[in-house]
Amino acid sequence: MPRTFRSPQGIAVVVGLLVVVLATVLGPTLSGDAATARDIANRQAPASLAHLFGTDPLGRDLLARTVVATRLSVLLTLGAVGISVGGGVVLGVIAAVLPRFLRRLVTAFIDILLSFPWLLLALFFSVIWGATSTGAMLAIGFAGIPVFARLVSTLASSVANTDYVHAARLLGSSPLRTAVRHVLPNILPPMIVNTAAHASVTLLSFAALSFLGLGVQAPEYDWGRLLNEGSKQIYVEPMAAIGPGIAIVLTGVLFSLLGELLSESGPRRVRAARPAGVAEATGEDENAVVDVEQLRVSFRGEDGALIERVHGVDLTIAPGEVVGIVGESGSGKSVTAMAVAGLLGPEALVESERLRFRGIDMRTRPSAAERRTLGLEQAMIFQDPLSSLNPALTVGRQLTEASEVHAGHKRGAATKRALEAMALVRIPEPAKRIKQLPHEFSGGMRQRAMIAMGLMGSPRLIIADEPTTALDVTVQRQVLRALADARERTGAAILLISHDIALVSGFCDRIVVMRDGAVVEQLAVADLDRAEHPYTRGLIDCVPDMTTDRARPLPVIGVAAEEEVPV
Ligand SMILES: Nc1ncnc2c1ncn2[C@@H]1O[C@H](COP(=O)(O)OP(=O)(O)OP(=O)(O)O)[C@@H](O)[C@H]1O
Repeated sequence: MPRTFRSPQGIAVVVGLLVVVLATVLGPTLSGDAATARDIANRQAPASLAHLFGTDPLGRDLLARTVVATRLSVLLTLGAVGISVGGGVVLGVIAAVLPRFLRRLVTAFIDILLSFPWLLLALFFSVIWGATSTGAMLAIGFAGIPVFARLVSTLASSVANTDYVHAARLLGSSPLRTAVRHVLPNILPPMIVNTAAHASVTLLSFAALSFLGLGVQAPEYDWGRLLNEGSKQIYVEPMAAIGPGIAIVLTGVLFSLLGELLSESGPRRVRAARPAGVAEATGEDENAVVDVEQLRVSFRGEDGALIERVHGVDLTIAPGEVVGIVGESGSGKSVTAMAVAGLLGPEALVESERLRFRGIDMRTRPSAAERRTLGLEQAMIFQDPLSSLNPALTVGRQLTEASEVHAGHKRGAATKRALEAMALVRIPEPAKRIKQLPHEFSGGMRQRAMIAMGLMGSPRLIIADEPTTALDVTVQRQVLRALADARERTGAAILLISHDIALVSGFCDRIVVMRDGAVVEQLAVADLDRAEHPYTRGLIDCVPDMTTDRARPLPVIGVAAEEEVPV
């Protein structure tokens, strides 16, 4: 149980909610008879030990009726909140993923709806759906949709500017997919908090509608109707109105306090493995661009169980160093790099003893200043540049956007910088190319445009995940040349991910060999001939050279390695 729920306030809320749940589930069974039994001789009796809230004009016990009314009041509240939240999420997500023009239209529509007082909207809808309990639920539910739509679209816009959503977009994720997988899980905590608080307002609105005679109709009754009936005898028997009033106020306060407690116990996306109180490990390299110790990454499988995919990886990258991660498909190369860049979404559980980029602790949620630093100092180049670039924006616009958003450059200065960056990565005729759309670029040129995009900040680390896999050999060389130029110009370190040990050994200073989510060997490229691990040797043996016997089959890496040394 979260710490906040163990405080006196938390315990009071939990106990109060338990009482409400019990009254909702068991109320009609336990108090149903007392709530309907008429006792004309005792009509409109004042509060007494036998009838704590008194009796109504038919002599029915008002406490029992208040208990029985809990079910309808709570269920209607939950139904209306469900409609408000469901409708709000759909409308808010639509508003967030639509193209700019349509998004403005939908947002303006939400704004217009919001400008009407909420209760007025509820009254309007209740006229449409009629004065019944279902009509009231629909009316109050629909009237709450604009509130949640605005909340979702505002929260979504704030999350949409985070690096991992940018990265998801760069990875080619569709807006809807990005919204569902990356945006919604991250806005869930504030949504839950607001839902709880909204439940309180909804409950009061039901009471108001029923009190006005527009909500629940006889013979059904909720707290609002009991309040309405009680108010008629308030001068004779005040408890007839105060009793249901207490139920409404206490439950409303409980929902509000629940929202407050949930907001204080908000979950963190990434958690550190270090137990509380254990001192920081020594061996930390303060100058390192990347400093990772015992990185473990897990994902939930289909059955909901956590499956660890990266098992305790150590990785340090010095300033300006070029490190290659090699390994077969699924060995955890990309997941490791994404964790280093802090780009894994909430579906990943990232644990580590240390996970730092230039001294920034990536295990905790970065501050606004740290996010800006990360945006400027990290560059990501993915395998498929066509899906990493926005097809609807000119290459120039995408380059300048990075500079304007993160570095705060003016449009003119950003364009000048973009032209320089394009020239540096050897894109011919930058002045013409800057106005073109990505599909007008060749594959290699797109990849170089991605590198140029990284140069728009002040990169200290360029992560290139299989940047040349989709390209032919000549173009591969151009892209690697552009990466090398970028490093020379900026002094940035490079983390190159590839399954091709030949490519990595020709480009990097150091090689990290991964297999099945673990590092099996790390060595300088110069020492590659002295690789000890059979898996590394298997990878090297797979690279044919001029003397390779073409009649001999290539080694089967997995089998060879497993036979010799288990990992
Ligand atoms: N979002 C995710 N949810 C669940 N499992 C994932 C997710 N991302 C990666 N994995 C799993 O983690 C493991 C490592 O994946 P990773 O992408 O790092 O491999 P890789 O070595 O980069 O391979 P490739 O070269 O094919 O990209 C794989 O088994 C993959 O299925």
